[in-house]
Amino acid sequence: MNYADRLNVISPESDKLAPWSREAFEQKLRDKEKYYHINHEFHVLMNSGQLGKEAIQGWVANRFYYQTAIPVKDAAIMSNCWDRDVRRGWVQRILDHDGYAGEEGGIEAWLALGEAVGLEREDLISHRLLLPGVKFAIDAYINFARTQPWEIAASSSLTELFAPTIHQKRLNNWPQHYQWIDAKGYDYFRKRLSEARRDVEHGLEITLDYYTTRPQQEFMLNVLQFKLDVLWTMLDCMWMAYVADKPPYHNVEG
Ligand SMILES: O=C(O)c1cc(C(=O)O)c2c(n1)C(=O)C(=O)c1cc(C(=O)O)[nH]c1-2
Repeated sequence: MNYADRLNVISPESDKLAPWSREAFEQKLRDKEKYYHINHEFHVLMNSGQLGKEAIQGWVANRFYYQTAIPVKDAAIMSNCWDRDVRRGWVQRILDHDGYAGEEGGIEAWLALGEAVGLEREDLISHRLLLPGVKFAIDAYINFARTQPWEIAASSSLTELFAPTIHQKRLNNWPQHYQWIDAKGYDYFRKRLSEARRDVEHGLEITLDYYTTRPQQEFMLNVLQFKLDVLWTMLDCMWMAYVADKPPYHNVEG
């Protein structure tokens, strides 16, 4: 066994064990919440009003790469999927972010968040503030979606199980902590409350149908952990740059 491939690290006797019921399997997925990036120190500081303007701006600018990557990732999933009914549902995710006539979409809403925290649209679009480690983590997620069977890639979106809570907390806490942020910037978080719940319903249905044996179910827990690692690693990079004030090459002279 190649332990560098963490996806395949499952318990040795799992093929002799009965599969978890749908309910028990779903609960195992939900139990992963403790690893969600809501618990990362960067996020804890951000949500309790302890970050300065530069750190908030850094987070918004770095997360913009995630926002632009999500539709590319979803298009990669669809490019591997020959099931018309699934594509009809999944394509909505791309429209949510890219927008369509009459609905500007999530990327535009994130650009408005950028303006609300004092950044120019071009600061985000140029990715000039994007940290290399954040880019590496997000590119790993896109690459995962391109190379895995569509059901597995689809199931990796299920960190969204935990996303409505994180968006709601920002809506509750940021206006009081960061009064300098223009309230117009909060539309993105509001939009995601319902969109994430709908995504989760569809993603869960695919996941609970697809992973039916115990080894497959254990594999899926590793898939979810991979995605949690992507989100956590993004914040590790931002913590180094904006909290410890040690961005890449901070100690290199000239
Ligand atoms: O702000 C967040 O904490 C957060 C987390 C996640 C997530 O759990 O991946 C997503 C989002 N937001 C989000 O806005 C979003 O559109 C989204 C799509 C996906 C995905 O994996 O397909 N995750 C997330």
